[in-house]
Amino acid sequence: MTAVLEGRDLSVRYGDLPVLRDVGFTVAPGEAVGIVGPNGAGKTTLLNVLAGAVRPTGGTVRFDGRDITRARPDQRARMGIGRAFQIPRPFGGMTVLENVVVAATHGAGLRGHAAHRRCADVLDECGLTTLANRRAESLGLLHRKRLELARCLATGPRVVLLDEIGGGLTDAEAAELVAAVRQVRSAGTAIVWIEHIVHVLVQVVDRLICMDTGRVIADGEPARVLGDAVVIDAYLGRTS
Ligand SMILES: Nc1ncnc2c1ncn2[C@@H]1O[C@H](COP(=O)(O)OP(=O)(O)OP(=O)(O)O)[C@@H](O)[C@H]1O
Repeated sequence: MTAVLEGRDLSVRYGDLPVLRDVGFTVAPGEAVGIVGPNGAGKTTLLNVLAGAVRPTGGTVRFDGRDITRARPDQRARMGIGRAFQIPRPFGGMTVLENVVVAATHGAGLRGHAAHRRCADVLDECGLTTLANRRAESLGLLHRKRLELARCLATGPRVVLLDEIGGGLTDAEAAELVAAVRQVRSAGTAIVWIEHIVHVLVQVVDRLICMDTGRVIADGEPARVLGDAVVIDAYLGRTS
């Protein structure tokens, strides 16, 4: 099966500092992949390269088998690569609905009935329908995270890139977020999720990748990766 999103031999250097070193990465259609690793391992840089925010110094990015290495982030969003950030950045003065409409129209190029239908579906999926007319700036953290996910989904992605969206949530809120991400997943959207809260991540993902110093050091079934001595030494040992 062709990967929906694939990175081959990806390298990024900042001056003399190699941040990604020949990273290979794939996510299959509908698959959920988690990425873990210590601070500075290169996880966000990898997501930036996949989303088009950082141009790699070497290697290629493919979407549906097509080389998109030189495509801009907005072009990738329209192709079907959505992204949600660790710190939600909604338009604070706009309502929840208006924020989602902006994503559906500007991000996905939808108009009229199609845009409204998409927004209604996404608000429902993210449990935000009853908050549609609330100003984004008045939302609490969990609802701002839900809105961040909704804005990402409003672009109609085939793969979503989630960067530490669980940070700062209570256990109960994280459980709600897991339910929302699971629902995204069950709709057939592939997920790439960076998360330090490993017990949250493993409730959703099929596969886990561990990075350290710009390299992939393990990639496979979550329980096997978490039991890998190299992963324990590089990452888990430091967090416990
Ligand atoms: N724009 C930049 N210029 C210079 N160095 C950078 C830049 N962006 C990231 N780095 C460096 O690249 C390395 C990898 O950073 P990155 O944010 O990708 O790691 P990470 O695994 O996501 O870490 P964290 O878990 O702390 O978010 C770090 O050493 C970081 O300081």
